[in-house]
Amino acid sequence: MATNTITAPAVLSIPQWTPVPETQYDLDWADLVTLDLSKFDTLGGKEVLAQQLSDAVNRIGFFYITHFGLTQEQVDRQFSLCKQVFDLPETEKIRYRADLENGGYNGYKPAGLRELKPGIKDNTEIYNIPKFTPEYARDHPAVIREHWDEIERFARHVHFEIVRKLLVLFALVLKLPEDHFLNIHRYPENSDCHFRYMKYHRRTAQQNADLDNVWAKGHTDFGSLTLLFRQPVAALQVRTPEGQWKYVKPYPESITVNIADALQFLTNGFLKSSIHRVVAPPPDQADLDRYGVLYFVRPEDDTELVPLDNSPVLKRLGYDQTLDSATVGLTAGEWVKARVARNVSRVGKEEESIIKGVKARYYD
Ligand SMILES: O=C(O)CCC(=O)C(=O)O
Ligand SMILES: [Fe+2]
Repeated sequence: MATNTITAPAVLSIPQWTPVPETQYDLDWADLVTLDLSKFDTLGGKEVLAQQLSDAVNRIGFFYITHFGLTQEQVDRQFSLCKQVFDLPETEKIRYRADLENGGYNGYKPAGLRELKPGIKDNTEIYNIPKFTPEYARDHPAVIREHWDEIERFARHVHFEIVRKLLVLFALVLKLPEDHFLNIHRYPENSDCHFRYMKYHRRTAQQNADLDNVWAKGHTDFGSLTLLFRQPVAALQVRTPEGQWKYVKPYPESITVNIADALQFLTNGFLKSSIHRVVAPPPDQADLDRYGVLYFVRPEDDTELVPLDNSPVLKRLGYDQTLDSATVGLTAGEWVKARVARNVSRVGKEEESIIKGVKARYYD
């Protein structure tokens, strides 16, 4: 009789990332709803979560989730890998450069492509890993290839266990069939969903002063949702409907989620694509590089970005009309690629025409 041997996946050794301490500064934190995703599979739990979500989303478009089925250790491993990737020599990283100029962004984005203010470049490195399907196969640095299975398991968990639940909750908020958004976010189909490692290099006090402390101008994200794994350097701010900037607190064992453009287009503005920015960290974190692990959710490429006409909620509230016909004929794939391409070497403009007359705004 054959013996079944269960072998634990090899955990290849890499230097461990230790989260930095949180700031001691009492910052002006945003008051955001927290969804406990462990309720999702309990009797009546989805409905409770959907109610919590509807209270949150048409105001600010940012919320937290907890109990999402990944341990802190698994999350920290991704931060360790993130650091390993950016510790590689520039000559190695640049071999995997993304085709940003043509709206492609999978692979490496070096720091310094964009001028934030005359003479001051951005300080952000990015490494984007697309869906783990044959269509998106590409070469990666050895440290990623050697940990491929672990990264894939992590990213697929995010998509199938976390994003799936969130997309069901959004359908419930709009009183649509539960699978409405799942049907336009199918994993095997082509879409620009991707997993991201990110590093903001620390800046000098002089550079921060020259930048008025703004590292990434206020913007909206391009797809459906963005998930940010908790990282302790306080720098992310969300803009309230009243136009104030509030810090997003990095709560332990939480993920910060924000709504992005595609969901705003699909709901004719009922779901708000949240405006957020990244600023210089407080003085007790000023000497730290800021690492990030994120997952960007985007609709399938051929999804037309027209307002839904079958949501009783949108109907009741008058959001079912094509009040703004600007996005008619625009697909999610076109929108994302156009925004990426326009973003590469953007200089500090307030408003920018992206594609087919649809504009994006940037905020100080
Ligand atoms: O680094 C962050 O906290 C936010 C990043 C962000 O807004 C983005 O990459 O679109
Ligand atoms: Fe963003």
